[in-house]
Amino acid sequence: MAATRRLANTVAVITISHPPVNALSSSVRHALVKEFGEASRDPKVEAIVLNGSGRKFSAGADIREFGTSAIKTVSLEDINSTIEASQKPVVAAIEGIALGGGLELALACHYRVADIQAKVGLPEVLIGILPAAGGTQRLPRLIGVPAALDVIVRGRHIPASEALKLGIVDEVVQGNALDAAIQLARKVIGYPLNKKRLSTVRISSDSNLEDFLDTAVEKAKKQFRGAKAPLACIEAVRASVHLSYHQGLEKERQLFFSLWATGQPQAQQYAFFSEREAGKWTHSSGARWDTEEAKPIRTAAVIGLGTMGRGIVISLSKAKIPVIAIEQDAQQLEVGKKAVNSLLEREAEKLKQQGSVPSSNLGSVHFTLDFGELQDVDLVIEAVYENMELKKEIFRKLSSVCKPDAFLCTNTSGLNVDEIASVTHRPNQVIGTHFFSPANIMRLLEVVRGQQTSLTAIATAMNLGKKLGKVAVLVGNCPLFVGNRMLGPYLEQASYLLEEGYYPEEVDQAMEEFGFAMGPFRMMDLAGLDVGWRSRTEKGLTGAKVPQGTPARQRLGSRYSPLADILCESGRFGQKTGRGWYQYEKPGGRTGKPDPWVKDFLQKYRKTHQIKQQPSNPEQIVERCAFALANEGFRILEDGIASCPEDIDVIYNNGYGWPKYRGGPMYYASSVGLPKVLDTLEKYYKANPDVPSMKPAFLLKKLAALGGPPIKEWRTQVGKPVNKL
Ligand SMILES: CC(C)(COP(=O)(O)OP(=O)(O)OC[C@H]1O[C@@H](n2cnc3c(N)ncnc32)[C@H](O)[C@@H]1OP(=O)(O)O)[C@@H](O)C(=O)NCCC(=O)NCCSC(=O)CC(=O)CCCCCCCCCCCCC(=O)O
Ligand SMILES: NC(=O)C1=CN([C@@H]2O[C@H](COP(=O)(O)OP(=O)(O)OC[C@H]3O[C@@H](n4cnc5c(N)ncnc54)[C@H](O)[C@@H]3O)[C@@H](O)[C@H]2O)C=CC1
Repeated sequence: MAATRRLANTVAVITISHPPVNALSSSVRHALVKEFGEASRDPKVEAIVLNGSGRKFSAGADIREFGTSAIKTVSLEDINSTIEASQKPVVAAIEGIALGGGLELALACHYRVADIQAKVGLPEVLIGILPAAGGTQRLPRLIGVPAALDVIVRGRHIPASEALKLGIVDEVVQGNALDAAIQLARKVIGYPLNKKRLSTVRISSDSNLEDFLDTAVEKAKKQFRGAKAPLACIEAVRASVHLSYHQGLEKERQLFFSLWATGQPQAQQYAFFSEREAGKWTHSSGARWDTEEAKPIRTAAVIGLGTMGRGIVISLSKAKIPVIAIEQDAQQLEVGKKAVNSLLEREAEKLKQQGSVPSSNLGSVHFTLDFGELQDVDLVIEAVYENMELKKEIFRKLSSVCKPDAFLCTNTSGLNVDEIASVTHRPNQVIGTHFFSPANIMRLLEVVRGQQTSLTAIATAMNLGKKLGKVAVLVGNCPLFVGNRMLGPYLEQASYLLEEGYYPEEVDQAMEEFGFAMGPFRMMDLAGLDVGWRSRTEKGLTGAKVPQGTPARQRLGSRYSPLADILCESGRFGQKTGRGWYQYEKPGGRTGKPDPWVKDFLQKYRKTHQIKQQPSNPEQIVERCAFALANEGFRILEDGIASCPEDIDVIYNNGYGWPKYRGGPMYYASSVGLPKVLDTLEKYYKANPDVPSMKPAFLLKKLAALGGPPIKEWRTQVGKPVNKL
């Protein structure tokens, strides 16, 4: 049954029942019409309460129905209008979640009672649409335009206590929201309902409100770069000010259809389900997320409290896991301790504002220099410098100090996990946990399985990721894993574009207009150019190890761009030195301006090397950079390093600022059309045979030859995730 009805004295309780989240599928909507109709007609019923089974009100429309004929049967807004018009009072009993269409349904009720643990919100914007069952019209009429706009445009999940302050719910209870709702329903029998029917409320407009809405549009354009849904949300809320409720509804509906036509909702909904699929990992042995048991992690340790280590400590502490934090000497320990404590204070402040007690919601952190104190921890995460010898030294120590069943994780951003594991007595317990910076904020976690990593270790690391609120993606072990490996060809193309006549700000602008949070040069300046330089020096691509007579723009027979090396040789490491691809107001400054030095340097460089200049074409910038990324993604799939294109897209959406409304690099390639991607790469490679990264991947050719099947069908061509390297 999609909804059930029972009678509690004179109150009918209608319960939505569609596990796991009570999504309002077509069958639920049909059942609601039936049960609500019967309750309305039943003379024994004087009031109605609406709730959800499994202590969850509802997660809203069934997203899987979008794009199918099911969504068109029984409109949710028709149900909402019927509820609102009811002559008997209707109370929503909100437990767990009332999101999207779930909250819209509750807003149509005359009263709302929420459990203190519940969260409400209109998160449609996060899946590329707008609340389209009256939410953009009812919420502003209930809590005012500014507050409603904030809720709708940001799509956040609002805790019950805040919902009460905002006026979204009438009552918050500790304990049983259903009982409280039934009590309230009984109390209000016979009260007039007119003022409780939100569609009848009028919003008064003035010039301040208009200015507010105009400013919101400008802000959203900047903040959500290229995403259409936030702007549509603002337009729909604007309609609530100027139009009647019914005209506003019509506007909401039109905006929904125009959004659907952009393709952005489809990409964002693909991203939503891909994230959920990533948690359902499979292993070449046939083992899966639901066959392997994770070990509980009750205590953890972090080695190294630099940029990454401190963020990892905070993540663990926020998940209420007590942490031991270790540094190499007293001075570094003091620096790390200060940084961690200041971040913890911020977290505690946030918790206080939400009405929670920090001491019971944050795990303790103990600082020490003594590895001996690690003998009882369940899991250690190493985050020392990216240096193989140092990492081996640490893992030797950990192997001898930690209890035999402790898991040993490395946060390396690309070193060989098997080599690190080889120095321990327990390579099966060693695994890569690659966090992204800042580790307490970024949602992505690449979990790197080594050759000998046990299934329990995989299950435990994946489970820990979930507990930390991350999207964990299981990947294979190869230099730089998935995300950073794909960056190589992308940054290479960006550099070649500079050689061929573009400037950093032009390339960045094209990629930012495409939707990236940051173009490649801003990103390099932020990360520090010295990181890549050190690695290239170690590999002998630059510096003293380069053989005499090697052409400046060639290495090992392939094209090479020494531009970043030359910048580093001039001490330009990016933001940290105040100079990089851009100039900054001071070392550590954040605001980059185009630098005349860089312009002059590039012009001289092009002249010296007699490089043919390309005519300006921003489309070409995007194609070369984005297709280079996707092509490496296809190779990663061929190599068995990622198990499906969806995983690669989850990595790019959550770790590299790829615009979610374009789904991810693999989804993008699929939506552009694989034959077109192949053709572009083939042409480029034919003209530039010295750029092997642009040679079309075998898997791309295979899929293009099949006519470019939908992305969900690629898995069958990819095969099992076996590391073939
Ligand atoms: C709810 C959550 C917070 C739960 O989180 P958590 O506990 O972590 O569990 P998850 O793993 O995330 O989820 C468990 C499980 O549930 C699935 N799921 C979750 N939510 C939904 C959902 N809304 N629909 C379907 N399935 C859902 C999830 O995928 C998992 O299953 P699995 O994948 O099999 O493992 C969290 O899940 C969450 O945040 N969910 C999303 C909440 C959300 O975004 N809600 C808004 C939904 S959209 C909405 O309500 C729209 C409306 O306002 C009404 C629209 C009316 C439209 C009118 C227009 C009519 C015309 C349409 C025509 C269409 C165009 C055309 O076809 O031509
Ligand atoms: N910075 C970044 O954006 C990212 C870095 N990583 C990886 O994370 C690891 C750490 O990187 P960062 O935090 O950036 O480095 P960092 O240089 O900021 O910090 C490293 C810390 O390790 C400490 N350390 C060194 N030797 C130690 C020892 N023997 N015992 C205890 N502590 C020791 C140092 O004192 C320093 O505080 C590296 O492997 C890096 O590749 C991964 C993802 C992103």
